[in-house]
Amino acid sequence: MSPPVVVTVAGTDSGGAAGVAADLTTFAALGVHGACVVTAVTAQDTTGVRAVHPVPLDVVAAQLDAVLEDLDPVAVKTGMLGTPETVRLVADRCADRILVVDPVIVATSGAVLADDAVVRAYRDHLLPVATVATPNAEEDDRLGRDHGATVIRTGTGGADLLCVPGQPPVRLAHPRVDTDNDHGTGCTYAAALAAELAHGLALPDAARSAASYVVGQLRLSQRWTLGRGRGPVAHLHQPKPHHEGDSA
Ligand SMILES: Nc1ncnc2c1ncn2[C@@H]1O[C@H](COP(=O)(O)OP(=O)(O)OP(=O)(O)O)[C@@H](O)[C@H]1O
Ligand SMILES: Cc1ncc(COP(=O)(O)O)c(N)n1
Repeated sequence: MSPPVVVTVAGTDSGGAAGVAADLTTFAALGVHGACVVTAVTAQDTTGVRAVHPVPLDVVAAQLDAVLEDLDPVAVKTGMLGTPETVRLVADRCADRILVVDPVIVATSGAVLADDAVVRAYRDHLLPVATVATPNAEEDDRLGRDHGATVIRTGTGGADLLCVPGQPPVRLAHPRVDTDNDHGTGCTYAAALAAELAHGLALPDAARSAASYVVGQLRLSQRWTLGRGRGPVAHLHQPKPHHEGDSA
């Protein structure tokens, strides 16, 4: 039987921690076929973002149309969108699918990846058609709640908060991993959530499973020493036996 298809609409991270790299590896690990629409190229490593090059809108639209028309993905996950026009494009094309919006505004390193116009476009166009959005606390506060979307407010203290409009918030607790290697956790979480929703899980179950996936990957990379800054969350799985011992 064919796997469900999930498409990520996101930027690249040359350091391999966040963005498209995180999304595609997470999709593969969780048994969905991943397609990718690249919205921006970033020159980025564990210490920060050196340059951002937005992909022209017509090229983003061409990628998205190709995937939607041919592969008919059941779910769409958005990461860094970069421009208000790209945010509107996704809202116009993807409103009728499972739509997981990770509103990437500020990177773990502190780099600003969305200006005020992008934040407004999220609020006015994309969040109102999202199945669920996954802002961290700072992003949630920037966006407010007038958009009416279901929100999972992610936290790094071992719990996330599921907020369905009109219902009391539900605390989703999970273990906390003590590590500095957390670059890419937001992307990985939202990608895992999209994969589990594509498999048909209900939102609270998909959220628990996504958090458990992130915790497992954080444990794997907990003591890695890659790069000079905030290292990547693991995107590999148990190393194959003949590669064991490659690194300390
Ligand atoms: N140290 C940690 N231990 C356990 N879970 C963590 C840790 N850090 C983050 N998480 C979990 O990872 C998921 C993603 O949250 P995080 O706050 O890192 O994303 P984010 O800041 O929104 O990232 P982005 O900027 O990409 O949106 C959440 O489920 C959160 O609880
Ligand atoms: C291309 C791209 N997309 C998303 C993020 C946010 O991820 P994080 O908050 O882990 O830095 C990033 N740094 N780069």
